[in-house]
Amino acid sequence: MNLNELVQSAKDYSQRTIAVAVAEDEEVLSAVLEAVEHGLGKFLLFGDREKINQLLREKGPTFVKHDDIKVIHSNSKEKSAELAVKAVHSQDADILMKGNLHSSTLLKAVLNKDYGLRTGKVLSHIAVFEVQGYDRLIFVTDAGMNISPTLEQKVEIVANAVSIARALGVHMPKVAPLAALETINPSMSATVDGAILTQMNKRGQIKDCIVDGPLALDNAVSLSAAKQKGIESEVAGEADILLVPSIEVGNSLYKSLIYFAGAKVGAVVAGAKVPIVLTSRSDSAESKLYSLALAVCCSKK
Ligand SMILES: CCCC(=O)SCCNC(=O)CCNC(=O)[C@H](O)C(C)(C)COP(=O)(O)OP(=O)(O)OC[C@H]1O[C@@H](n2cnc3c(N)ncnc32)[C@H](O)[C@@H]1OP(=O)(O)O
Repeated sequence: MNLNELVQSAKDYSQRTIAVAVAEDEEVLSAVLEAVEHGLGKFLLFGDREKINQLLREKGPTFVKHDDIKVIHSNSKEKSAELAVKAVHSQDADILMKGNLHSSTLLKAVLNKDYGLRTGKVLSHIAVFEVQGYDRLIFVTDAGMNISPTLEQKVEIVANAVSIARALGVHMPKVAPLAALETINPSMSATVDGAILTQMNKRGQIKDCIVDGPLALDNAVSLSAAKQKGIESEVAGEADILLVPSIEVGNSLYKSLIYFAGAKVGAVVAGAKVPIVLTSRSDSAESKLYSLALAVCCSKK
């Protein structure tokens, strides 16, 4: 499957309602309108009503009074995030989407104890990339939420990524815990965690996937690099999921794939009551549309 096919398959799902926090943004609204045209869902747009309507008018007068679009005014980005999260909490919406605000502002509302979207699980960010020359979609986690995950959190981050990969038809995803090298160096915690996760997988403590690590990025995605280093592994050269040790590694990998490799991306946060579309504010309308399609395909209704 590629990301355009993902948009096509999202059309087969029943219509979802998507609550967008701080919708006053050109790229966000372009993605929303494309999603409406593809029949992917109905939208509750939270934010500055005047700015949203102005942007909608510029895109086409029919969108201002479109049946599938409702604008709800709020005076600040924080309030907009709160109202969008509350709309999901009260089941008026099935998916939450980040608009023109910092990820941390939205995520703090998501984690709010009274009206947030916690489930008791770790919430984590999963980005799905289509990279030219790589024979499969590649999932990178966590580039956007967990700053420096512990081993226990990594176990849950892997489980979230596996559930997304399986929803996209990858039934036994291959997981590479990334590090700077493929052997254990006790001074590098990413190598130690990678080895423990591998053993936990072998003992059935991490299910529905094959984990093998630590692996450096070259060995995870290139069979010839792995052969060159004499690495025998079911995952080497064929990784579906790249588990990164920190948000800095993940975020840099995410942005390198886009800016240096021209990759296409869709991204969500999983582990909450509903999928949360969480892309970078600088990401294109196209990647926001892919993220919406991903959220639709992963949401339950
Ligand atoms: C990749 C493309 C998109 C981007 O570029 S995103 C840009 C980079 N990302 C970011 O800036 C967000 C990075 N993360 C953060 O800022 C913070 O971790 C985040 C998510 C806002 C949470 O911060 P705080 O509210 O300060 O969290 P805290 O550690 O004090 O914990 C408060 C309560 O929330 C819980 N919590 C925090 N992270 C969680 C998680 N991942 N899953 C489940 N629960 C989580 C935490 O356990 C705590 O709970 P309790 O109050 O003790 O019950």
